Amino acid sequence: MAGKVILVGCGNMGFDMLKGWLASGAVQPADVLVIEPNETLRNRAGEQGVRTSAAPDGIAGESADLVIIAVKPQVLRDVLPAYKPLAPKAAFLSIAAGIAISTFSEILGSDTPVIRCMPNTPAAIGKGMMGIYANELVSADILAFVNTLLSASGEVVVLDDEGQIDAVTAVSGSGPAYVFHFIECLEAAAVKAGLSEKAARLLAMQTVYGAANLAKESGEEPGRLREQVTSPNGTTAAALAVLMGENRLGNLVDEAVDAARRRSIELGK
Ligand SMILES: NC(=O)C1=CN([C@@H]2O[C@H](COP(=O)(O)OP(=O)(O)OC[C@H]3O[C@@H](n4cnc5c(N)ncnc54)[C@H](O)[C@@H]3O)[C@@H](O)[C@H]2O)C=CC1
Ligand SMILES: O=C(O)[C@@H]1CCC=N1
Repeated sequence: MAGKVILVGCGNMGFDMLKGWLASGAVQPADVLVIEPNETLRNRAGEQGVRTSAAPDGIAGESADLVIIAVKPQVLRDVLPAYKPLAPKAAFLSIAAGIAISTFSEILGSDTPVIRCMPNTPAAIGKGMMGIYANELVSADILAFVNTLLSASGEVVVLDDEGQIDAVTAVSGSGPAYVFHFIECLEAAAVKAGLSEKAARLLAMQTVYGAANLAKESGEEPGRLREQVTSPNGTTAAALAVLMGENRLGNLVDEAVDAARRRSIELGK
């Protein structure tokens, strides 16, 4: 099915996803209404050819198949009641970190089809990672439509337990920030090692880009790819002794993911 969509909140993530849907033709601009109070961001969305509004005035008169909630978790409970007139006819898809389906059911009614989705910012270039979980009220048609929309932004994994969303948030939702920080660190180390800032940036970025692509496209185990770089007693072995000694990086990543997962759970309370 091709459906009508209302996107509530068109900031970083909402806009990144909107661009993907429109570019892929998964939805036509005329079938999208964006509600965004920030004038600059609303105009940016409008330039994509979609209808826009600063507030949900007259929302009850809209016919929507899917209402996508892309506001910050902290404001979601205040924003959502205005959309109750659209439920349960429309399904609701939320990308808000930590906000449980039960919160949607409480505000919109227990008969509302709700899908939680955790995307990430590489969705802006069609290389996102989306984890989704749907309650039992979501029809197969809507699920197929959601899958088409989200696939325009990257890969989609369907979860069988809502609690897994907190783990997805901690791994792939927040994950791009970990990788960007690694690029920053590699770049800083490259400058310290004597390279120009320009060269350092390119080396760090292209290394992460190339390694991620090789890992995805070769089908090899990441550990096997690591071994292929590591000559016995060579330079990589010297570096890995620092990173892997006492599972240093492993422990750090584990601690970071656990902190994000716990924060995701906390946000939902
Ligand atoms: N940025 C990221 O990497 C990711 C963010 N998320 C989730 O996406 C959601 C949005 O995050 P960002 O895009 O980063 O935040 P953002 O602040 O860039 O976007 C939120 C937008 O909501 C708008 N807004 C505020 N009140 C509104 C209202 N009453 N009606 C309609 N729009 C309203 C704001 O003007 C803003 O443009 C959050 O819930 C976050 O947890 C999920 C995955 C990744
Ligand atoms: O930092 C956050 O809370 C959001 C959710 C995942 C990425 N950004």
